Amino acid sequence: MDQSKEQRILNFVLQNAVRGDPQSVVDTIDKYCSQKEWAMNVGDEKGLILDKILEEAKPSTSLELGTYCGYSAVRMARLLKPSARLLTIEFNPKFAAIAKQIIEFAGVQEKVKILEGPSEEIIPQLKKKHEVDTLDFVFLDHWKERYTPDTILLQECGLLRKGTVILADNIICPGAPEFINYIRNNSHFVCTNYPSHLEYMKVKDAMEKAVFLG
Ligand SMILES: O=C(NC/C=C/[C@H]1O[C@@H](Sc2ccncc2)[C@H](O)[C@@H]1O)c1cc([N+](=O)[O-])cc(O)c1O
Ligand SMILES: [Mg+2]
Repeated sequence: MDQSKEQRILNFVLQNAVRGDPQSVVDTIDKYCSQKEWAMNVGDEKGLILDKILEEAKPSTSLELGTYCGYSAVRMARLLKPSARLLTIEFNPKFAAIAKQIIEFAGVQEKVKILEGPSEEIIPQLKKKHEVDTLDFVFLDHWKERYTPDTILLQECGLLRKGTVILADNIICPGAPEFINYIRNNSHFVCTNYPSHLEYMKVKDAMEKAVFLG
């Protein structure tokens, strides 16, 4: 059976990155995806925006929607304090299996927990089943049409608190126009736009930060 692109990315990491070194895993994936095969990781340019906003937030509990191969999970986990946790939700079992191996190779598995299934099912389980009180940071990078319903669901489940930072990828490409319209017109959020480029391409993209006001 032919290998998938995601398996080729995993193999390239296993053969070229340094075990236990999350920065080398991030750099190795960026090298593969910029030189060999494009893939929908947040990438190095938008990754630096993610780094900065995450470091400012100093989150204890973070949530990512859309693990994919685990690139942004490793990228975020490398910046978290030892006691901090990152929960990341992935719908596709094949991607979740790849991500698990990449997260373990990077040595950040103590900080990262992959939750397999659709976000709309898992978000309502976060408080009771996964012992979450409220979320300090949320990274939206899954299906773009789920950004708005899942933001509403997070609020309905009491998972947002005054100051929770939500960061959304792909505001321009592929785009999340419905989310932008929702969040910028919602008086419970203060929004900031961060122009950038699509991962590994010259195409324009942007990220949007939305801070919940309670
Ligand atoms: O489509 C994009 N991302 C969708 C990501 C989807 C990821 O999240 C789950 S879906 C899920 C996960 C959790 N809960 C419900 C569904 C998929 O299995 C995939 O791992 C995308 C596309 C481009 N592009 O240029 O085409 C660039 C990007 O940066 C992108 O993020
Ligand atoms: Mg993305």
